[in-house]
Amino acid sequence: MSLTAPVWDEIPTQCRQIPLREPPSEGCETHALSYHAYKLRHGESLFRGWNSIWAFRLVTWGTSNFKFKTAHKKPFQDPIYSQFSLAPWIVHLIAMSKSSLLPVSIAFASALVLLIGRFLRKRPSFPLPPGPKGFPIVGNLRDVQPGEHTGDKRWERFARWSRDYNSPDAVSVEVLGERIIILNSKKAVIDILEKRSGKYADRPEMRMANDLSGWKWNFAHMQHSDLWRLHRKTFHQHFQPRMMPEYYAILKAATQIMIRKFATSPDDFLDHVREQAGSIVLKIVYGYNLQTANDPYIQLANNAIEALIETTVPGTFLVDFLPVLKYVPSWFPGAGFKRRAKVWKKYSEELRDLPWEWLMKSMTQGAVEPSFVSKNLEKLSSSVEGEDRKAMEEVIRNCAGISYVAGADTTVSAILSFILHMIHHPEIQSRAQSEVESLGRLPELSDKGKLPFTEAVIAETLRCNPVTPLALPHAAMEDDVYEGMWIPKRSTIVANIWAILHDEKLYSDPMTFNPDRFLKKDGSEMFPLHPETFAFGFGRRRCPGRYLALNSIWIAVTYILATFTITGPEEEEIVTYHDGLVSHPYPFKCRFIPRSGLGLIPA
Ligand code: HEM
Repeated sequence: MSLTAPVWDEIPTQCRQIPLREPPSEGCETHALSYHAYKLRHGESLFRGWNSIWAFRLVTWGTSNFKFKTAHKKPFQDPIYSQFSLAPWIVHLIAMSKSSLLPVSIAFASALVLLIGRFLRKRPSFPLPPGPKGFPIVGNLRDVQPGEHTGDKRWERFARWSRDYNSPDAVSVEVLGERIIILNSKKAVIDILEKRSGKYADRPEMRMANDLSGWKWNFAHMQHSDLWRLHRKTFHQHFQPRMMPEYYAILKAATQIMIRKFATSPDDFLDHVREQAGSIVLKIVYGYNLQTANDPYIQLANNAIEALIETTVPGTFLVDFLPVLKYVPSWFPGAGFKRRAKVWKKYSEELRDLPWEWLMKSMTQGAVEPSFVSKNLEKLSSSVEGEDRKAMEEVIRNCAGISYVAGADTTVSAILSFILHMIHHPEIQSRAQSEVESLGRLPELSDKGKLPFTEAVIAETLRCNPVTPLALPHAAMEDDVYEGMWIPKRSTIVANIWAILHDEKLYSDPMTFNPDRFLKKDGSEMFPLHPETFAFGFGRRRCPGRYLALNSIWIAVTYILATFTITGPEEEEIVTYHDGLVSHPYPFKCRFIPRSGLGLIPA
């Protein structure tokens, strides 16, 4: 078919009625299609005129096909209708082959085909978990947007749906044909993610995080596979409970530095908490000692973490539901996500590569302290060579990079929440201070278990403000049925940790900060479940860094209590929390008034 401009006047009158609503009538196809192709090639917008009409026709054709198939149990074979529905669309694409809109056009066409496919999927007779009704095509896109846009946090909204739809265990929504199932009860997470963990150990594809923002190497995002298992095993060997005593000295040293900095520059306390968490992991993983006040490696984690927080909770980025959007050029209006992803990708690569390169260089100079990386490299005996060695080195490098970023922000959030609760509950602070003081010296990690009230304060902090309120999403590896509700294969499964830790059947008066709930008052009373049971996720993907995290938090909390009284600023501040993977409080002010110091702060 020629794509030169047909002269309008030369097109027979009956063919000028370009088939905006009907297929071209007999004899007019060439005129109609070539004229339209010509117009497109000369820059007519994809979303205007013909294209959108043919896009619409494509959808209606898909729907008719589906209806026909359902009614007659055989494929829809109206040659004229299907031929004329698809042919012009293909011509459009060819016509645009020299146009810069081609990728957009392909993305749009594939999106439509994908959507139709998703809507035509067969459904078994079980109902899906209930949930809010969505809009056509986009479904519940708006319902899963972060709270910053809608005024409430996602975990609170999701918990409310369980009440609204009278389904305490699970609710669900659909976004652009993708199913998200939210588990809101202890029963559901245990039954599904723990007892059936083999079926739910996968992750959703996380296109924004992995494909665009460069986090593919992060094993927390990997699909359930041998490669993931190898990463997890390598990681676990160095972060299991029996390894913890080896790190006690590192934890203590980093926390002492933080305490001294609280005394000398209290206004920068947020930075000091970040430095404590970052320096612990850098030392354990790479044997690296912080060099300067604003160490560049701490900055690496700060840069990289934003991407992880923003991209891993389902609902934040459309591309997670419509993968073809990956191909939209970054200059295209509305493609801001591509521009952000480009910056995040650079940060993710720097985080993984720069400390590693520093260590490799130091090793050649023979000046390294033992660390996760150096010990693992030593273990790779000289018999592992060539490609195998390269692959194993990559696993070690990935595990090191992820422990650094996973460990940095999470413990920071818990320590900051503790500080906030102490500001608001001075009587609880003073009870915990007396308990710590009763040791008569600075606490040691071997004192764990000897400070029941202080440990109850930590537990209540993790309960009231779970660090990762929606955990990391899992994915269903096969179709399943739970309590008469259908869970389709590849659904994203979100465990609402916040909802469980605020369930009044488990924790009475759940919105009140009350550490006493974790203290046994008499022999008959049962403890409520420790928040640790839920706060670190579930099943085969449960957080493997939790022992280190709990030790870091314990030492930071007990040292702070031993050394300072924390108070708020004179004018009361309302502090809000971020709605992302890690929910940390937004910056706030506080004052550290030195107490006995137990030798930590120089007189
Ligand atoms: C208070 C601190 C922390 C909290 C609340 C926390 C929470 C979580 C949660 C909820 C998950 C997802 C579990 C699931 O999918 O069900 C997770 C995964 C993970 N965490 Fe943590 N974490 C913390 C600290 C740490 C630390 C210090 C490290 C490393 C040193 C770490 C390393 C990891 C890794 C590697 C994964 C991925 C596991 C996998 O997918 O197999 N975390 N964490």
